[in-house]
Formats: sequence, C-alpha cells, structure tokens
Amino acid sequence: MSLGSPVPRWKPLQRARPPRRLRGWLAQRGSFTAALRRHCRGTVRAQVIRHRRTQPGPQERRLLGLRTGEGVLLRETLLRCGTQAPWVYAQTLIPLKHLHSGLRSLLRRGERPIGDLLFRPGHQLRRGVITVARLEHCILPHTTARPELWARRSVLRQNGHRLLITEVLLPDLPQPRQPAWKGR
Ligand SMILES: C=C(O[C@@H]1C=C(C(=O)O)C=C[C@H]1O)C(=O)O
Repeated sequence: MSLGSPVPRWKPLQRARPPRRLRGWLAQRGSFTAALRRHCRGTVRAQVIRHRRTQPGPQERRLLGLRTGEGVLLRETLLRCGTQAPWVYAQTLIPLKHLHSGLRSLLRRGERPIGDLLFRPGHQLRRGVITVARLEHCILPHTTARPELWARRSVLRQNGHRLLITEVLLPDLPQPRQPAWKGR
C-alpha cells in the first residue's frame, strides 16, 4: 500500500479536523491492538505484507533521530478482526541499530500484532506526540475506490530505542465505543 504522493501533511491531532467518528481511534494513546480487540469478537491478526530493510525518508529520519545512511526495518501489516476485511494498515519503522534480538524475535511472532508485546506491563513504553493527516491519494490494495482516509503517526520510545508507527484507518474500521478524544 502506498501512502500516496504528495507526502501527507502531518499535524498535531489538536490542530487537525478529522471526522468526529474517527477521533477516538486517532487519539488512542495506549496499544492500538488492545483498542481494536475491544471491538473484535474474534482474534485480532496482523497480516505481514512487507518486511524489509530500507532507507527512511528525511522526515522519518528526523523523527527517529537517525543520521543519513542509517537504515531501518520496514514492517507493513494489515490488522483485521478474524477473517473480516482489514481495519487498519500499519507501518512500523525500526532503526536497524535498535534491532536487538528481543525485537527480532518479536517480529517473528506469526500473526500476533507487535502491540501486544510492546505494551506489556513493566515495559515503560512512551508514545510521543500523535500527528494525523488526511491521505489525499492513498491507494488501497484490491480496490480502485478512493475513500477519505485518515492516518496517525507517533514515535514509541523504550529505553532509548525508538519506533515510528503509522496507522491508516481503513473504511471497515468500526466506530469506537468510548470516545478517547482527550487521550490519556
Ligand atoms: C504499536 C502497536 O502495534 C500495532 C501492531 C502492528 C503490527 O503488528 O505490525 C503495527 C502497528 C500497530 O497498529 C499497537 O498496538 O499500538
């Protein structure tokens, strides 16, 4: 999936005007996987659609505090509830220099979303500022439709390591039950 061109214009959530029905999802500060699970009667699964080393763009490099030439692991997944149509497209960038064995094994966990492991109690994970963007020319897999799509992006920090997570809310994502607009 492509986030489209031109590059999305990311704004802090408080300064953007996403549709009301999406605000609760966009403001979620805890595990997104856990939030999805609260709406899913089956199992939340992460289908890995890409897993490869790459060079980050200038914005991503800055957010991850990387120098030119420092590579990242790109993981792209579709998060879905059971066998339903995907609810979220997620893109995770992990600096290769932070790819310690713990993280490596975490990424080999089949269809289990990484949020479950990142947000384990006692892991002292901190989410930075959440920025959001309306994707103007996003191309969804398997369809030519161009719905209005919103995405959010944030940096997760743990013991000096950083991950950049982008989540695109897909049209089949249900309405959140509890508005989390103010976040935690
Ligand atoms: C970071 C989280 O993990 C989610 C799961 C992902 C995956 O398995 O690829 C990617 C991003 C998130 O939507 C979370 O739950 O907040």
